[in-house]
Amino acid sequence: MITAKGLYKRYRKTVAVDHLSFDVQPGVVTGFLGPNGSGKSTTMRLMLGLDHGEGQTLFDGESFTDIRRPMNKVGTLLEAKPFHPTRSARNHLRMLASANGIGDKRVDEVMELVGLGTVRRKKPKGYSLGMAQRLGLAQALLGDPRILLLDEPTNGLDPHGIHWMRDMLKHLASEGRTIFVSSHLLSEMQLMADELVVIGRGTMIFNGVVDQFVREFTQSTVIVRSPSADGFATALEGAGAAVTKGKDGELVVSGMEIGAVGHLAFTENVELSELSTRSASLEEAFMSATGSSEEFVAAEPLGKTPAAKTPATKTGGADNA
Ligand SMILES: Nc1ncnc2c1ncn2[C@@H]1O[C@H](COP(=O)(O)OP(=O)(O)OP(=O)(O)O)[C@@H](O)[C@H]1O
Repeated sequence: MITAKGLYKRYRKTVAVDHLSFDVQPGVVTGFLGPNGSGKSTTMRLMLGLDHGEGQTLFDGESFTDIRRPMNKVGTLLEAKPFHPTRSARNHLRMLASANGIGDKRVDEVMELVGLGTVRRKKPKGYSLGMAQRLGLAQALLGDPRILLLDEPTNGLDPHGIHWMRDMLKHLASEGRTIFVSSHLLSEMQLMADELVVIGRGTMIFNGVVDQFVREFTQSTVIVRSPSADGFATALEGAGAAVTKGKDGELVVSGMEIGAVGHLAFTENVELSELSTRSASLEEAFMSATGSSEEFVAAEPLGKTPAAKTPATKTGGADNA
């Protein structure tokens, strides 16, 4: 388990991380999300004591700098490529392994595990970004740690690689490990993460389970198909719902629960061929939650009016003190 308390970092006038506190539970994948420049990398560096700042992070009760053999407890993958330019990938890992009391057998094991077994004698400088990410994960796994802290591990991976990384992290979490992972790929995060820490401008926006985040920051809609769609749309609006026409004439209903829509169809004697709920995506929730905390806001494309944005003030779950 990771417990972060009161993390704070200022660069001259910029407060990069503003008193962040959160817990990361074992046995699940916890995603770390935030717009560009919101402070994710700075938070991760603070957690590992790589940046000077305030606050405390405990990894299963110990701060990173107090752990005697950190690789055996906390595996890390940060954005920069930390590889020796001329050593082979295998020798790079062997060197790290021997400094941490880890045998060569484990080096070959992790290289196989991340799919680099056949290129282990190549130099990392000849690796693609995706291969370098795999090597970074191999390095993080070297000491078989119970905790993993990964900054953008899917960066540079192709769709197969992303799929592989997702399965790998879910598998590692299922073994009871604590996995804290940042990513820009929201659709990927929706498939991979069970819990989320979402920040904007260095402050906490949400800490809790993914479904709760999507529910809190978006509205799910009810989809209706009916041979009498037009008449039923009028009845729905009369009952206070907002109705738009979707593709193939479906009615997209918001502001009314699915049960109430079904009941109205029954009382109006309207035949329905579909009645279902459509949940919003993590991306929609992220846009709604972080809209007002984006640091870099581009102009809207010509002909588009800016969408209304929900103020990002809600938090759910863990303390935010
Ligand atoms: N070395 C630095 N000197 C000055 N300001 C910095 C430095 N590093 C980060 N910052 C600022 O701190 C804030 C947080 O940056 P950080 O890189 O932690 O965000 P991030 O969420 O990881 O961004 P991204 O998603 O774009 O990687 C930003 O405003 C950034 O400009």
